[in-house]
Amino acid sequence: MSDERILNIKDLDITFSTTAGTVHAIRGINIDLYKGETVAIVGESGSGKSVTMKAAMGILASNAKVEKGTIEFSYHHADGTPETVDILTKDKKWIRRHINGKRIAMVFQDPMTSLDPTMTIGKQIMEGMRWHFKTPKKEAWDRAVELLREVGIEEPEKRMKNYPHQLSGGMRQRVVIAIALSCNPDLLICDEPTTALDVTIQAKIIELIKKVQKERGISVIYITHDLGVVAKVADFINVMYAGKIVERGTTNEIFYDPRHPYTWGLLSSMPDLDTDDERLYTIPGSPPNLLHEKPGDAFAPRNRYALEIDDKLEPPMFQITKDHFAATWLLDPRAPKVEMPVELKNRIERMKKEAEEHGCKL
Ligand SMILES: Nc1ncnc2c1ncn2[C@@H]1O[C@H](COP(=O)(O)OP(=O)(O)OP(=O)(O)O)[C@@H](O)[C@H]1O
Repeated sequence: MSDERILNIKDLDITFSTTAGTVHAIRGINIDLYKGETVAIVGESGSGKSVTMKAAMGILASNAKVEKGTIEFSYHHADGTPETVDILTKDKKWIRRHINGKRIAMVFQDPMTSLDPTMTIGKQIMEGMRWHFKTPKKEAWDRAVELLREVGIEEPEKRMKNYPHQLSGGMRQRVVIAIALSCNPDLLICDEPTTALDVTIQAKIIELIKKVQKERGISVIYITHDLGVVAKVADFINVMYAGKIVERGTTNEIFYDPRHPYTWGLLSSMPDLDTDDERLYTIPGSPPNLLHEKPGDAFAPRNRYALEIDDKLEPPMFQITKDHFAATWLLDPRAPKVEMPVELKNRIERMKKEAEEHGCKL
């Protein structure tokens, strides 16, 4: 992988002021992303995945306050000069002109909400090129047709004149990807890009993102609650819980050697061929209310392996390998030795065996 860092989120802390009080949504996040890399942010609903990415795109809600931290984004000007900016110091107008849609593009969960139902597909793909680069109409049209072809849409010339409702869900998501790619971004942020689609289409969209990423050498961030979605595409996984990254590592480390009980829960609740949906594990309880901060580890009340100290003190990030870290007191040398649940251990053994048989990493 390249040594050119394009995104560096450091010590990010965000609160929201609400009528009920202050919601401490993001609590000290650190994320690095290098050119060409794919990083996933995984966690349950409310863990802070979207807020983190919205901060990176300068589109936080107006009641948000960045308490601490920097989000450095590095890119090159058209003449090749390198530039690094802290997104958090720029205003919305500047970000819209220089970053959003141009250097960082986003693919959202539901294509129906990100597409304009009253505008043809063609016009929507051309819009960014026209606005950011003043591309002449004919040239933008030709590039839009090319983009539709690149994302696997047949008869692209004809489709240019279609409206979103004339396409299937999978096709619409391909169009959204074409729009995202239209200004040649350096970074693509995919927020649950396949949740609204059925399983076979999901796999195709993920394959498509992987293909364009490889061809164009761009970096991708996936935000998802489903570890399964990113197993085959992510280089690194960040597991988030209650506004913090509680485990991070290479995809192999997270899948084959998970250390945080929350990651154990996420992996156990992933459907696979040997479990039927009705018997699928779910993590007991629900995420904490971020309005009321409690001392200790936020996951403790749901953690059957919680230690006494978990109620008092937040665990630090313990380092396991060069890339692998987890914030659980179970990794403290003084902690009793606790193994992951035996069902999960068996499952990991099965995954490893299957991967070996297919000669792939997962
Ligand atoms: N504008 C806002 N005002 C108050 N609280 C907010 C606001 N936006 C987000 N939050 C809170 O911040 C926390 C993190 O939300 P976020 O949307 O990032 O979670 P998520 O992990 O992306 O969840 P999902 O998978 O449901 O999108 C949640 O507790 C949410 O309620």
